[in-house]
This record gives sequence, structure tokens and C-alpha cells, in this order.
Amino acid sequence: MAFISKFKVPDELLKLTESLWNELFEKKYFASLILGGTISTFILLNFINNWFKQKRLFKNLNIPGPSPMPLIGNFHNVFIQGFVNHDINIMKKYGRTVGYFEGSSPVVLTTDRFESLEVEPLDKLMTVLKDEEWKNVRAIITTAFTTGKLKSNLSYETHMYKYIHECAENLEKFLDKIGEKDGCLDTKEVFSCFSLDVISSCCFGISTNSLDDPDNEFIQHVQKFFENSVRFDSKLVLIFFFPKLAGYLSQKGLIEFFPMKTLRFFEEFINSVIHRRKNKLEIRDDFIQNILDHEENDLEKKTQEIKIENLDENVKNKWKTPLKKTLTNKEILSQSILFLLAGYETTSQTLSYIAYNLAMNPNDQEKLIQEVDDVLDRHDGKVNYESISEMHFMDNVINETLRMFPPAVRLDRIASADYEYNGMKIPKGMVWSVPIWALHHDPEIYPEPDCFRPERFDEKEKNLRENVAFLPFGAGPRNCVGMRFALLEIKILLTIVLSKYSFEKCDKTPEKIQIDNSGFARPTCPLIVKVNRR
Ligand code: HEM
Repeated sequence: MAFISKFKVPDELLKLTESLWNELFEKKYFASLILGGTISTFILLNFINNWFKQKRLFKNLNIPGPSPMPLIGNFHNVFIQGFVNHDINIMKKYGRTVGYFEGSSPVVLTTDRFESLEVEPLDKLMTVLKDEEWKNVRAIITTAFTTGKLKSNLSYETHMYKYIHECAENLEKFLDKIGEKDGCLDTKEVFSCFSLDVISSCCFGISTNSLDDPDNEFIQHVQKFFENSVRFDSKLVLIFFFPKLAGYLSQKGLIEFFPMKTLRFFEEFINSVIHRRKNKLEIRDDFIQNILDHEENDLEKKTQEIKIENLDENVKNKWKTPLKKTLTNKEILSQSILFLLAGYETTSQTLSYIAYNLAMNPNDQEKLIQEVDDVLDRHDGKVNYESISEMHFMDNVINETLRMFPPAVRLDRIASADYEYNGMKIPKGMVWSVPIWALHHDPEIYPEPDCFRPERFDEKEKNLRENVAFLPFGAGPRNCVGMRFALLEIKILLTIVLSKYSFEKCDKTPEKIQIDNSGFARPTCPLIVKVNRR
């Protein structure tokens, strides 16, 4: 008894419990608890119901694929394996058309024939502009990248060709310096600088030399932009899984997906370039000038056809677009930034992989150097449109590299109409993806897909394959608008470099390339090769 009385509940504690209990009722906490519990149960039930719906969805559509987990769907596999390996593995297991879930979003991956499916792009950048607005901007921009325009730009005196040439010459000087040291070249580092200088020069109207002047304010901002926006970090995961929440947080200024200071810098920069051009204070024939020239040409009465290869007349007519207006300063800025995002890493990465492939395959490199020498001999050493158009083996080397290492590992689309193929149904509105990497490494289309064999792109071999077996620049009306420009840039640089240097494998060159999980076809270790003066 003494023990019990010793541990008697103190009066203070009793009072406190009593007052808490009263408060719970008075302030309706209890009611809130009940309401909260009901809502949670409802959410849970809804969640379970959705999960069951997800599990049934692809079964009902006759599309094979793995069973989804609650909330994350099958995204854990993408996260662990990376897009490249995930796409190859899932297609090996389930076939050429597979359905799976990225979070709660269903995605159909397909390397089957798909060109009759009408499409609308999904990619974040591409959703910025839609329908008429996109068509109009695309039509204006396309005129800056037609073969005719690029060809006429190849008179050395002015125009974009000159700017690309200047950037290539800066790189050449840099290679000389490297040659004086140990000759080891971090290909990504130097080709990134080259690619950045070309875009700065041709799309932002500013000459930069990022190899020699990395502290330049413009270059610093571009680096910042890329550091913050393209890494596959937690912010990207947020955009991916919870795009609405991401948009809300960004609007409220609670999270910064893009460095705003840098965006404002670009805005002021482009505004001042446009101001100088309009007032004839500066003359430069680049992308911005091409757009401004449209304004002066009273385009309202004209129509411009978007040039698309490999499409039938009906589809072409559908995309015949009246040009209603010219671009505002903001639209010009957006396109310049888009070019930076779309053209910087894609081009530099391709150049890196070409240098790597040449270093690892000396016989092919010798053949290419021979072609460069022969063609330049015939053209008095001039690197111009005519001379580079004669370099067919160079085309093969570039294409084979783009096959092995396509910078865009997937194309994402939304089905704009119901579609049925082999009993499998893709309903309108569903996301479907073409896994370009997996397509380019399909051994049935490309035997020994990991071997570098440029002759795969000889006319004879190429004609045995369908056009849609090779998609480094995408397909359809929204394919890469910068394709011709990118190929021109790559060919000019390769010609200038290979006329004086060759690449060689060194002890830092990786024997085999592993791709990281970023979804941008980046190698896991730096591609270092030795560069030799010929
Ligand atoms: C080797 C270099 C390049 C590769 C492999 C590449 C690849 C691609 C791919 C796969 C797409 C998506 C196409 C689709 O969805 O069907 C694309 C779109 C695009 N690319 Fe490129 N690209 C390269 C260089 C460039 C360059 C240098 C520029 C600009 C100067 C550029 C500008 C664009 C733009 C603006 C789009 C969006 C087109 C639209 O939405 O209408 N690209 N690119």
C-alpha cells in the first residue's frame, strides 16, 4: 500500500489531463481528428484503387510490361539502371512495344514502326510553344537553317560560317598548346568550349573564346545555367514526379529550377543586341539577324513551308504554315536559350565520341584523314560547303558515332489519336516514347551494335534498313531544327582538326564506355585521348 501511495498519480497531472481532454472537445480537435482520419482513409482507398487501375491498364490495352509498384510505378528501375540500360533490358524482356509507369504516368516504349501515329511533343522545352504559336516560330527559325541559307552563308567573308571557322581556329591554337605539354586531351572539356563559342557567336551574337577566356561574364552565366538546370538532381525528380507542385513552388519563389539572375542577364543581353541591330549600330549575319530580317520583309502576306524530309504530301500540307507574325524580343530570347540547351551538349558530346572512336579505330581514322587531305587538295585547301560535301566517309563516321552514342536517348510524344498496332492499343493522350538508344543498339538491325563500323552507312547497307531505324535527330514535323547546322559545325571542325592532327589512344583512354544514369548519354569517365600534330 505504501508502495502504491508512493506512486499515486499527482494531482497536477490529473488536472492537466482533464484540461487537455476538455480542450480537445472545446476546440473540436477530436472532430478534426475524425475528419483527418476519414480523409486519409479516403486517400488511401483512392490510392489503392488507382494502383489496381494502373495494374490493369496495360493488360486491357494488350501491351506487355512489368507490374507497377504503388506510387513509384516502375520508375525505380529507370532510377537504378538509367534510361539507356533500362530501355534495352525492358525491351529484351517484353518485346519491341512495352508499357510501364513513371510514377503514376503510363508510358509506352516502342521501336516498332510508328510513323503513321500523329504526335505532339511532350518534352518540357517543347511544351513551351504549342500548335499555331509553335508552327509560326518553327517556320521562321527553319528559314535560318535551310541548306540554301547555310550554303549561302559559306562565303568566308561574313555570316555564320565565318563564326564557326573562327571558333574552330581558336580550338586549333589550343590543341597546339596541348601538344607542347603531354598531348592528353579531355575531349569533353575542349569540345564543350568549342560548341559553346559557336552557339554564343551564331545564336547570341557575341564572340567568345571560352578556352582562353573562361572568366568572360557571358561564359560564366552559361556555365551557371547548365550547372543548375541540366543535372539530374532532386529538383529534376520533383519536376518529373510532381510537375504541378514543382510549378507552384517555383511560382511562389520557394524553389529555383533555373538561376533567375542568369536568365535576367540573358534577357538584358538579347534586348541590347536587338536594340543595336535594329538601330544599325552593329552588323552581324547570325541567327538573331535572320529573325530580325523577317520583320523588315513584311512576312504577313507570305507563307513558308516547314521543310520535313521523309513525309508524304498530305502530312507536309498539314504543316504548311502561314507566317502571321514576327518574333518578340522574349521569343527570340527563348529560342536562343533553347538553342543553347538543345545544341550545346549534343554537339560537344558527339565531337567527343567521334574523337574517341577515331582514337580507338586507327584504320578508320587513317581512311578519314586520307579523304580530308584528298578533298582539300582538290579545293586548294579551302574548307567550304562544296569541299565538306564531298567527304562521304566523314558522313559515315559521324552517323556511326551518332548511332552508337545518340545524345538524346529517347523521344517522348503524346498520342494525339487512338492507335492500334498488332492488337495493342495506344489511346489518345498517352505518353509514348521511342527509346533511340535501344533502337540504335538492336542487334537485329545493327549486328554487333557495340562495334564502330562506319561502313554501316554506305548507301548499299543503309538502303537495307528502314529510315526510322536511325533517329539521332528525331522524326516528324518537330525533328531537330538545328540538324543541318550541327552537322555543318561538326564537319568544319573535324576537317580543320584532322588536316593537322590525329587522335591516339593513351593510357587514360577508357577501353569500354559506360553511360551514366543522367539520361543524357554521358560517359561515366572522361574521354581522354592523345592528340598528335601530323
Ligand atoms: C549532334 C547534335 C544534335 C543532336 C543529336 C540533336 C538532336 C535533337 C533531337 C533528338 C531533338 C528532338 C526531335 C524530336 O522530338 O523529334 C532535337 C530538337 C531540337 N533541336 Fe537538336 N540536336 C542537335 C543539335 C542542335 C543544334 C546545334 C541546335 C540549334 C542550334 C538544335 C536545336 C534544336 C531545337 C530548337 C529543337 C526543338 C525543335 C522543335 O521543337 O520544333 N539542335 N534535337
